[in-house]
Amino acid sequence: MAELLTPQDIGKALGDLTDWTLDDGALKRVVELADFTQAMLVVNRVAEIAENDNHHPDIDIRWNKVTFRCSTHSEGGITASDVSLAREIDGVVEAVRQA
Ligand SMILES: C[C@H](O)[C@H](O)[C@H]1CNC2=NC(N)=NC(=O)C2=N1
Repeated sequence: MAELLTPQDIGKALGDLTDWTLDDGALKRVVELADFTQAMLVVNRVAEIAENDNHHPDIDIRWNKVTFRCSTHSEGGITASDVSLAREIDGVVEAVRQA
């Protein structure tokens, strides 16, 4: 069973997750891409990672803007899995933007 991170742990993680904020018990990032196609590319790559890890972000897609929220639903808050997922999402966004 995953353990919830303490507020101190979360603050520390946000130190290098510079595009993420703490939002109602989740890590949140809003990503603006070039267009809908690029947004869906990011979402589908993240979906593949989430399936592999069996840990899924909440995703809101509005044309070229994608909002990711990472929290552990079973625990009702943020765990180490959410910090890892946020880092993975950052990697996908960077890769797609550079492609
Ligand atoms: C049954 C399955 O293991 C669970 O529903 C998994 C799937 N993905 C999940 N993702 C997230 N973010 N939190 C969960 O608690 C969670 N649980």
